[in-house]
Amino acid sequence: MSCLRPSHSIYLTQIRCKTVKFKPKIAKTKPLKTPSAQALDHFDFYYGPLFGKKWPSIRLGLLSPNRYLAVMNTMSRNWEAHDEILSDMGAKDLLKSVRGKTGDEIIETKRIIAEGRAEEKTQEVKKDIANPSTLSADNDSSSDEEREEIFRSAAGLGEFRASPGELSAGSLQMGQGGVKNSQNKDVEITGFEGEGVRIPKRDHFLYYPKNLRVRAFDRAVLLDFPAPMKDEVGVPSYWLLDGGSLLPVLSLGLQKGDSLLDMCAAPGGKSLLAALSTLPSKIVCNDFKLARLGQLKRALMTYVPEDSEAIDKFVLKRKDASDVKTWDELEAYDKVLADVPCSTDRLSVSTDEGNIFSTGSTQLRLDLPVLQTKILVNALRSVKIGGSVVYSTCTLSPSQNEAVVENAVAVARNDFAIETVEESLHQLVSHMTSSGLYRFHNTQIGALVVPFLPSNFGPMYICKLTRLQ
Ligand SMILES: C[S@@+](CC[C@H](N)C(=O)[O-])C[C@H]1O[C@@H](n2cnc3c(N)ncnc32)[C@H](O)[C@@H]1O
Repeated sequence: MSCLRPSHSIYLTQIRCKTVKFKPKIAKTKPLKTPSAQALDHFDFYYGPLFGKKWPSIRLGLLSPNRYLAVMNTMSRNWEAHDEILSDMGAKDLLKSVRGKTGDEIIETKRIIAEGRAEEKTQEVKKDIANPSTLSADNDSSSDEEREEIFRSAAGLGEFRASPGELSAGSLQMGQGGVKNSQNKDVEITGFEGEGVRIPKRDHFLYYPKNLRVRAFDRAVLLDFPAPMKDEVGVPSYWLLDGGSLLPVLSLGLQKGDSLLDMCAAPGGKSLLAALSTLPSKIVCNDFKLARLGQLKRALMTYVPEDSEAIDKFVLKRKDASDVKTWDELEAYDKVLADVPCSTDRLSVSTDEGNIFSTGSTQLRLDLPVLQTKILVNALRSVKIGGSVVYSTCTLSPSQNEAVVENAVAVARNDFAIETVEESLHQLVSHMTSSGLYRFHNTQIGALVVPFLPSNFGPMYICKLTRLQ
């Protein structure tokens, strides 16, 4: 009996021996965390202090599936029938509800007031440009310390790769040593160019394209859109898009006959949205990666019928939008969209494959702000005087958002004599907030859509700059 049932004390001894003997060994070279877990740690560390009490809600949104809008493909033959089906399901026409019952007359009055104020500001800025010693820092009510905290916090500089070159004191100051060089030269981005830069901001009125039809379920409605339906020639009557992705295209403020350059266009969601507005007469889609250009071509072939007018508007290019030396699309477009590669925060916390937080991608990640700054500098060079650039990312990181805008504006000014003014996105932010579907976080420059559970869009950062000179 005693052989079959050893005493209690023997059991304990065996267990104790076992734990010591078979202590699991962990290879030192093996990363302890998956890239998505690393991304989440990184965000907790940097975004926690930045967003404060809002961070748990944003974090929860980021970790939950995002919500979509249905973009009606008005180039498909059956779109109206399918639009009705979505309407019957309770999905509302987002842009119509944002416009509300405001009549054309009232909209026109609002536009005149906003543009009058913008014109006053523009004259002020032009005076400052002509006489830099009087440079005003009026639109900035926050103290230097506050700005320092926001833009140069650990979430800013800590992510910025230091320049391998040396910095002179002069190169750190705006307007000094500002030799206006020729167009075809390289620039070295240090990450400090924007230090002390004040970007003037003016009122801005945006028309939402009347031909764009976007359907959305109300906040907290848990219904999903059915899979997109096709017409008899196989063209889908809508596609699904994260709600954040609509805003860069709305911010462009497209007008009839505009020429548009989409600098980082693949897989093509925003170019297609621009085409659906029917406003641009030309849409140049550029992407440097061949495989991504392939995706873009497939998207165009899928959603744009062969016999539609829109197909002739598209021009595809494969250029390195970050190469300042060879970039040759100069002063050629009315509108430019720079929807740059970024740390794609939502993707980074949800998937390990191709994750930019993997150990092998560390350098790529740290190099992002430099790449983004160069792309934005080239965007500002591509737009005509009087035309506008929209810069957008899908990250919450200030070092890839506001800091990039500040640095690019400074480089464009110092190296290419380009002067810019920021267009306030206040109207868009207030309209989208009132729809109940979008939540924004206050930023000094541009606008930032933050995820939140009841209507989980974004992240999406947008900033609109108009070239004055
Ligand atoms: C955020 S995605 C663009 C998404 C696209 N705008 C859309 O709405 O479907 C960024 C794109 O930038 C492209 N890209 C990365 N580096 C680039 C470069 N140096 N020049 C041009 N495109 C680049 C990538 O291939 C990728 O397709």
